[in-house]
Amino acid sequence: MGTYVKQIEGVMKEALPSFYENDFIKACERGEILAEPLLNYIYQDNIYLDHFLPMFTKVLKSYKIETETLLQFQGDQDTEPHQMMDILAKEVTDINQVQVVKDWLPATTGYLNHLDESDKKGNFVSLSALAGCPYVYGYLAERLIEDGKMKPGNPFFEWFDFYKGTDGQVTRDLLAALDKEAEKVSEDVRQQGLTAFYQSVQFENDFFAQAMEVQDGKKR
Ligand SMILES: Cc1ncc(C[n+]2csc(CCO)c2C)c(N)n1
Repeated sequence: MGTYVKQIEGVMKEALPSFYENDFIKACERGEILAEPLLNYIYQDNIYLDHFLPMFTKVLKSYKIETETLLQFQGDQDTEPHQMMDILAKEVTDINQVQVVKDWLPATTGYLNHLDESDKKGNFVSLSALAGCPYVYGYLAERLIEDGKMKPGNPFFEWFDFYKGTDGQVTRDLLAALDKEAEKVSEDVRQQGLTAFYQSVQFENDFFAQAMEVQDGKKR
């Protein structure tokens, strides 16, 4: 692992406590199934993935990273984990009673704007920003499970276990590409990449949190 990826890991390590304090993650840890936040999360995530996946594919292609896993993700759009949450939500509520917000919520808009802006700064900054998505989910799921905060028997265990396992090779390939490219770009661009990754990590946290904050279209 090179310097750049070590820095990326450092950014995520530092952000981990704020994920542990996130109300959405805390509810998952308690095994508390909150239908409305879950359904809001799924809705926003479909919006997010519609934009994320084509960008991710484009940048990975530019670095000649292509794997089976990625192609599968493009096809599925996280259908499996979304279905897991959908089933949980339906277990606790009559889904017709839940008002899902159909607007773009602030973290969705903010995150996607950030990815667009990063793309304008070139492939290295773009890949750094996009890396936040698989990296945060993989890292967070692994930490929650390893730290014993997410155990088998918890209704969300399968969801976190899915993300712990998926995408390993794509993430490894993209981290390797980032390390290699980091050697070729200027210090300034490297710094921009790291900042873009940092911002993606913050948006990932906000993205979970926003699902808890809406009720009937209003802030709680
Ligand atoms: C906001 C948000 N962030 C990350 C993911 C997780 N995720 C989305 S696509 C993908 C695979 C990329 O190869 C992964 C791990 C999500 N669903 N929603």
